[in-house]
Amino acid sequence: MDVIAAETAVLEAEGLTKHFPLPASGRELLGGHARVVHAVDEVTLTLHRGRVTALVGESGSGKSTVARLLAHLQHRTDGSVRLHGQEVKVRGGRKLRAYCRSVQLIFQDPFASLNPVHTVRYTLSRALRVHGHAGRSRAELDQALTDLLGRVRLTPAEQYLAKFPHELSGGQRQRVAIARALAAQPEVLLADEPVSMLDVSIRLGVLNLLRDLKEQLHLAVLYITHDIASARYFADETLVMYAGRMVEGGPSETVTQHPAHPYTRLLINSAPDPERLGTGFGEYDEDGELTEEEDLGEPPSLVTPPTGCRFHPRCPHVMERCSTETPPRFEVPDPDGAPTTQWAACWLYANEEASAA
Ligand SMILES: Nc1ncnc2c1ncn2[C@@H]1O[C@H](COP(=O)(O)OP(=O)(O)OP(=O)(O)O)[C@@H](O)[C@H]1O
Repeated sequence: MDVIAAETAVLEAEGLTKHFPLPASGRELLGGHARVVHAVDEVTLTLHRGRVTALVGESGSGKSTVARLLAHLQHRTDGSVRLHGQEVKVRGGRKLRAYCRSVQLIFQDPFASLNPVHTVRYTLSRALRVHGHAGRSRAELDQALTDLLGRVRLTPAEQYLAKFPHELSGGQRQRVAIARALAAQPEVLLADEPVSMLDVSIRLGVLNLLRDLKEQLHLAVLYITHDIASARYFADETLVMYAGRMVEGGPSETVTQHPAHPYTRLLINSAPDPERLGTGFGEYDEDGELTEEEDLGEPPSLVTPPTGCRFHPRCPHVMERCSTETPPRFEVPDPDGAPTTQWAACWLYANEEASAA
């Protein structure tokens, strides 16, 4: 079947790693041991044209850092990033600028990401000019602005162009932020929790908009969320992160309905109502956080992460090797023997793969 692999790979990351140095104490300086936060370790992923890939995990699991590394807002410690097979260097001059046009990031908080002193017209005109899509006349610029606002369904455009961010609703602001990203005519959208700060009632509209854009413009979308239920609804493929490492991946339907990794199972059981995975979204409290039914427990320290599998101290299926050896990705066999693209970085599947081989 491999529908996912049949799609064109646009953006690929391999072994992506980010360690943030911590201020060293005197003794550490003398001993030459600087401590680091292992925010992201050896993350490998591929984004495909016309597909949404969800990156799911608890707060602090490293999702936003992955997005920032892919957007080149932060330098990676290790690993490589390729756009259409071409490696993108950290200091890449013209090539890096072209990459940054192709790979656009949408932030969680549209209010913070839009300059409050600028109108929608100014914000979008500037983005069009920066990326060379403003046309050669006022009429062409106006047409480009109308097209952009039409794409994000803010119509008629004249009703929005003169507005400042504070005069728009949260959903309208996020649509303007999306329009600004589209002004670059990108191939990849990195959407970091794009709806988690919006009212529950308007989240679906914004997700549907992103899905339509993916279909109309054949965008590759990375959808970062802590709500695995919305990943099932919105994403073609789902990847799960735990404590800086990727632990499971595959078609969203399979990962959410037949989770393989013990952590993914815990994540699903901790969602407010597992039945909701069938219908859409989890419940949120006043702070926009998912309310949890089953306690997820404390994530481990990322300064001294557990050896072997990082989930092993909390895993109900822990085996001896889990605390010493980091599990690679193992294919998760389909119960009916059908071809599958689901994988789990878990020693539970080591034997099954060996016996399948
Ligand atoms: N600039 C930084 N310096 C030091 N540590 C950092 C820095 N940025 C992030 N971290 C740490 O890296 C880890 C991963 O953070 P990240 O923001 O990527 O997680 P996340 O999964 O996106 O969480 P959230 O959903 O809360 O945004 C966290 O432990 C965080 O404290």
